[in-house]
Amino acid sequence: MDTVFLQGLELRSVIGVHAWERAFAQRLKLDLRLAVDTGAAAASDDLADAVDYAALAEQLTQTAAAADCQLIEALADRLAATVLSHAAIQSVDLTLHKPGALPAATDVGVAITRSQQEAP
Ligand SMILES: Nc1nc2c(c(=O)[nH]1)N=C([C@H](O)[C@@H](O)CO)CN2
Repeated sequence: MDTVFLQGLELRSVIGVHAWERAFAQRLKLDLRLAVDTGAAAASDDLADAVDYAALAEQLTQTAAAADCQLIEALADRLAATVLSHAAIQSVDLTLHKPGALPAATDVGVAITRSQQEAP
């Protein structure tokens, strides 16, 4: 099994547990490692045989923009579900960063792993 990765995708979403966080979209960063078989794409050199990471990035941007979660854990899970809607992706390691959430910290976030076997 091979890995397609996407690093530092900027997303915007209404997210946070405090009332003041509900009034505007915050900037988040997303890192993905996708477990896929790249053999067919390598052989055909045809995007139709690949997981199109550009199209996936747009879907994830829309998922985040439409969400209004309180916790980063909840948004991370929704984003993973969007990734796993692509049957060719066997599993995903997903890290969601919420920069600036804690002024005393350089970064905060959550890292999750989800696979097709778990997907409902
Ligand atoms: N485990 C979590 N802890 C906290 C979260 C979160 O999403 N998951 N969020 C907050 C606040 O929204 C913070 O990011 C902004 O003040 C605090 N703790």
